[in-house]
Amino acid sequence: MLEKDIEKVLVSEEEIRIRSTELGKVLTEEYKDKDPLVLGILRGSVPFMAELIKHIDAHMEMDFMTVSSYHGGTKSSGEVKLIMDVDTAIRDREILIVEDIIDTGRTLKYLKELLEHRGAHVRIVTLLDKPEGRIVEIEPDWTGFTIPNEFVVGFGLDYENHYRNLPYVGVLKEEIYSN
Ligand SMILES: O=P(O)(O)OC[C@H]1O[C@H](OP(=O)(O)OP(=O)(O)O)[C@H](O)[C@@H]1O
Ligand SMILES: Nc1nc2[nH]cnc2c(=O)[nH]1
Repeated sequence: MLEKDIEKVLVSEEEIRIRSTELGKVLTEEYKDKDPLVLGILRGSVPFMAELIKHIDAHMEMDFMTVSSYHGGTKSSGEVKLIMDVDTAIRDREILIVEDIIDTGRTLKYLKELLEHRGAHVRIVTLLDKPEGRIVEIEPDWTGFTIPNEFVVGFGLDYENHYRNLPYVGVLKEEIYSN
């Protein structure tokens, strides 16, 4: 039913599963003695977070923050809004931010600066990186897949708050935007 709206699959369910397992192994090594706070950025990071943490074999805590700048559409508003703050003490804490995508970079730059200002040590893992979309300077520490400059949906990523439940990452048909 959702599939008929998809022009092409960019990253399949299996590719995501395999890559998340690989990243989980790397992150296990990196964080095994650090008891990190693994911080998912709502709402888009939920499926990736769920997949990734199964493969991190180390003590960790988990928390979430909600920020928004796309307001459901395909263009960044340019302003990142903090909607729900983290609930855990973060001074001197190792934080691993888990994101679904870095595009303009505004969301992650905002978050990294905010958390570092509060005294945390912050690193970033993202499922997708779209380097051609970058407007501000920020790079992830670990990336699942580098993708071309197209608006994507699925595996957490939305168009008008829908399509997040697609099990893969794909490009929507043009007619969906123009309706
Ligand atoms: O690099 P940027 O251009 O800032 O884009 C990346 C952000 O855009 C999306 O969030 P959105 O504001 O759509 O909120 P959502 O997670 O609720 O979909 C995505 O989840 C990232 O957080
Ligand atoms: N759904 C979706 N959200 C984004 N936020 C930044 N880039 C994208 C994108 O390509 N798709």
